[in-house]
Amino acid sequence: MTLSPIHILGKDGGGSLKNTLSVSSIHNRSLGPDCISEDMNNPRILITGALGQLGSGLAKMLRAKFGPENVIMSDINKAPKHILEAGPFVYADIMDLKGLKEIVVNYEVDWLIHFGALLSAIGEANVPLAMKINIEGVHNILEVAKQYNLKCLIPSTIGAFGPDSPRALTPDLTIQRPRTIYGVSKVHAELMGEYYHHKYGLDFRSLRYPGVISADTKPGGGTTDYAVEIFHDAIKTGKFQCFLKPDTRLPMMYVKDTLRSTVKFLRVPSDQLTMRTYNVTAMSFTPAELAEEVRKFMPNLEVTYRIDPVKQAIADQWPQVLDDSRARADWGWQHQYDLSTMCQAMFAKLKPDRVLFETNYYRVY
Ligand SMILES: NC(=O)c1ccc[n+]([C@@H]2O[C@H](COP(=O)([O-])OP(=O)(O)OC[C@H]3O[C@@H](n4cnc5c(N)ncnc54)[C@H](O)[C@@H]3O)[C@@H](O)[C@H]2O)c1
Ligand SMILES: C[C@@H](O)[C@H](N)C(=O)O
Repeated sequence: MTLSPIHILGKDGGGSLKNTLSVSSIHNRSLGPDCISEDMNNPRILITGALGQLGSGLAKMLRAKFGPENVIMSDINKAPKHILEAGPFVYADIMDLKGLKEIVVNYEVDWLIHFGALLSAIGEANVPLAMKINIEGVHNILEVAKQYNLKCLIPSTIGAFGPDSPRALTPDLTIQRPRTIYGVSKVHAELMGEYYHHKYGLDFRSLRYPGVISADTKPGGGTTDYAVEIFHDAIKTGKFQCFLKPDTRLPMMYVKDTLRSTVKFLRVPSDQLTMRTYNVTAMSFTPAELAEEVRKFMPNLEVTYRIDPVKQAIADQWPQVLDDSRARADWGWQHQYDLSTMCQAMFAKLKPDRVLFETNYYRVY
């Protein structure tokens, strides 16, 4: 049988040899010399919504483990050159069930990591679209995963809790009555995934992430975005206007921890999991506490507060501190970054001249 090449690079229409992956080469699941061999299942992995805040970092981590050609990034947006050059990238709209099936079949996908979503603030601004993407889209993902027997990860969020949930040390199993479309859609995803697990044996997994802080990729319209914006604004202008009140405490995580938790969770044998949806977290802080930490690197940072009522109302319904003890007990989750080391890591990436590494501590010039 002759197998036609799948052109990965679309931008210049060229599809150079470097960026062209033939189906036959995809079928050859050899790992590069630096890759750890996962003999049990050297999986081929599809990531939807991979151009968002979390996707490219996860692809990088998974490619280091399983080989670049075994991790297929996808999105509805055009990918920048460095993404196209790093490994397979394809167009995939999660609303297109047939298109998803084609990718899964053509690339022999084993794991489906579903990152395509609308986040909390942007979801409130466009409820019909959020329902489409976060609810109908999830139905497509679960159907494909069931039909092709894929391991399927759909992340959830602290936004899956609501005003009736305990806010201090929110446990995995508690009241969940969120009042945002984002939260409602995430509870729906958790329950649908667990239903498919119990009814059809689908290996569904979900992690409830807190707000994620990253330097490389910007957040996509969430309530916790302020904790990323502060670094960019501080470096660019020396000023930061925060859309949440100074004492709004929320659970947070540095992106490296988020990605590590995801990879670790995906690799846990199914029978070791006592639940299908776990809380994971690393730290909790308020805007005032974050500003104080950022000032250790930029002492003259000016912070003002101009409250966004929609985002503040969302934050006021979310957990302040998440209890992730079950993830720690069941599959050994441990975070590495706290508020201080997260700030060091952010400045080291965004403005290395602000941090001087000297035998284990950082200092401001
Ligand atoms: N970033 C966080 O702080 C955070 C926290 C908790 C949970 N999560 C969850 O993690 C997942 C990934 O989040 P993220 O921060 O990378 O999101 P993001 O908003 O940065 O990226 C989402 C991506 O989905 C894509 N997308 C939108 N519509 C699509 C469609 N129809 N088909 C395919 N792709 C589409 C977008 O182009 C975008 O690249 C989401 O499920 C999110 O709810 C994120
Ligand atoms: C918390 C999380 O789901 C996302 N960062 C949001 O604020 O919407």
